[in-house]
Amino acid sequence: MADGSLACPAAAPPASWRGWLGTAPAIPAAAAVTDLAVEGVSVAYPNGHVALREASLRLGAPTICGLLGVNGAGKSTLFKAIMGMVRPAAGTVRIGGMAVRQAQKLNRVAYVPQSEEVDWDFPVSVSDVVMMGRYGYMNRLRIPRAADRAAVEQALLRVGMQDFADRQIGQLSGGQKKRVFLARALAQDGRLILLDEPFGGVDVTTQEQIMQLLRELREEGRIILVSTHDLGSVPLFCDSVALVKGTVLAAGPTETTFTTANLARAFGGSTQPQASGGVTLAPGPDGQSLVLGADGQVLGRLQALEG
Ligand SMILES: Nc1ncnc2c1ncn2[C@@H]1O[C@H](COP(=O)(O)OP(=O)(O)OP(=O)(O)O)[C@@H](O)[C@H]1O
Repeated sequence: MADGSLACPAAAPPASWRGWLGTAPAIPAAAAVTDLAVEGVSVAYPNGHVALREASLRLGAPTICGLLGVNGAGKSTLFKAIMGMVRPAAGTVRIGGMAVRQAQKLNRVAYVPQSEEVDWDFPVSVSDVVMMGRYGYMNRLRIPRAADRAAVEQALLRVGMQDFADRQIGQLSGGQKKRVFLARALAQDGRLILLDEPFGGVDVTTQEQIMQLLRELREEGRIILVSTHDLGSVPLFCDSVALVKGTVLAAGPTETTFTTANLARAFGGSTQPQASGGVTLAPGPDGQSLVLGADGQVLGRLQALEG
């Protein structure tokens, strides 16, 4: 990382500007994020729909936790509560012991949104998007410094998107778009990273690369919370899982929590084969359980897991 000196030294602003410009927030050592504590969080949307009721989840760094549940279970709502994008009607979220707003102010929480949430026609380049991850380190004029440019460059390199830096974000494939938002989270250097369906629409190679990147981020001491519908990949990279269905039904280590019984509770399936909507768990060969999607396609195999 560069030394943080100004790449283009500018004259000091007039005294009257100084208060308005502000300074980039310094990150005190105490702002290290070693845990996430969601306690009894309930969220109701303005139309009255209660998307989460008394949801609790505790994670300690370093970890990768998979957030699992059917469409509409409340996974994105939980992310929004952790991000401070919705105000819980009840309960608390503490990030490294801090309130959400304080953790945000210190740039400790990074978010990789679902592709559907992004306006891809917005006239910004790939490097502009990744630079947004640095905004919290800049003053209000948002003039990038050498350290910011270096962080963007490194992040793009890390996700293999360095050759696309000047491309408009709408002119990328689905997998490339995911990489760009991962790079934004890397540039931000968030200690808690929330990823909403990072594997949606990406090929197998990209999925493996993303999983490897998440493992590396865990090794750097971060907390990674990732929602996914790809149940088959969960045992490959998640240390723990949280099963969501209007609340957090169960959370804990993958070996003890990612079970057929818990999946059946969360997905409305059954440990017996059945032709209903949602996920079905069916006995497979060699004592495996097969996780079947609504069309009967095999989404994954749960090997050596007890119900
Ligand atoms: N802005 C909103 N206003 C009203 N209801 C909403 C709003 N956003 C989400 N909901 C509802 O809240 C519930 C939870 O939605 P949420 O997006 O959190 O689910 P999810 O688990 O992330 O689903 P998916 O897997 O489809 O992304 C759903 O019933 C949804 O219709």
